[in-house]
Amino acid sequence: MERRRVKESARRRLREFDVGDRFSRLPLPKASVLLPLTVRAGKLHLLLTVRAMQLRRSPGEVCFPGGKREAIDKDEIDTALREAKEEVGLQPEKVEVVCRLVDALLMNHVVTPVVGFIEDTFQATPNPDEVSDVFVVPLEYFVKPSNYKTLPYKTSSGYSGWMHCFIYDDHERKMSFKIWGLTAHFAVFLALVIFGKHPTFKVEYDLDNLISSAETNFMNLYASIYERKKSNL
Ligand SMILES: CCCC(=O)SCCNC(=O)CCNC(=O)[C@H](O)C(C)(C)COP(=O)(O)OP(=O)(O)OC[C@H]1O[C@@H](n2cnc3c(N)ncnc32)[C@H](O)[C@@H]1OP(=O)(O)O
Ligand SMILES: [Mg+2]
Repeated sequence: MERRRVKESARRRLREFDVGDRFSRLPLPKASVLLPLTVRAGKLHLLLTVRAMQLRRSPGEVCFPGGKREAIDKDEIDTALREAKEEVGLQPEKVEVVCRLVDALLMNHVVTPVVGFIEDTFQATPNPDEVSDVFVVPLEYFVKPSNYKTLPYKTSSGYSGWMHCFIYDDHERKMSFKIWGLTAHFAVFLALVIFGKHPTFKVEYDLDNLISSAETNFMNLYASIYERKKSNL
């Protein structure tokens, strides 16, 4: 019963923030990630992966299941579900897709976060070519962390900013995970959407106008990169 209530309240909040295909036609290569929500001990948790060390990009980093769009994908949701199946053995029909949140930019790709509920009993089967580990984190950790810092960054095109960095100690498994950059950005936004409360650290949004400020941030970043690309042609 509690489980149903937790999911229903999250579902309602998420639907208010669904951007649908609003950003689908931006002329950049596409990638998608799945933000898989599951209820454990009455609380929402997010499932995350650790990238295999032999991958060319971001080896060993914490990431959501996801990847680049392929010609067979009909939309961003298809990409996220196909990649989640390839990487952690999640069957697409076992995911209740709820919404797409505001995109982000990474490595010249527009990355779409697709949010979906997965079964609470889901047992991942990581594909060792791409994923070395899978773990879950309580969603609340991304608004009330016990180990958090900000990290500065600068892209090769000269854009500079800062990013969130969480260290999550999984006491059961006696392991620590560093969750930062794009992955942390999506996890924080998801937690803000669902809990609707102020986090214990500074964020880049106007919390009274979360959706419009997230869209403005994205479009400003997109314009700064895309205008630069056009002027280099
Ligand atoms: C300014 C902020 C900077 C940051 O945020 S970095 C900080 C922390 N890191 C992060 O947050 C991770 C962010 N990255 C991502 O989420 C993902 O890279 C992103 C953008 C969704 C793209 O997804 P990827 O997983 O890189 O793409 P993908 O899954 O399509 O492919 C990954 C590589 O795997 C390869 N691959 C695919 N299927 C395979 C197979 N069956 N066997 C072996 N290799 C396979 C595929 O070719 C790709 O390799 P490559 O990258 O093209 O060299
Ligand atoms: Mg991937």
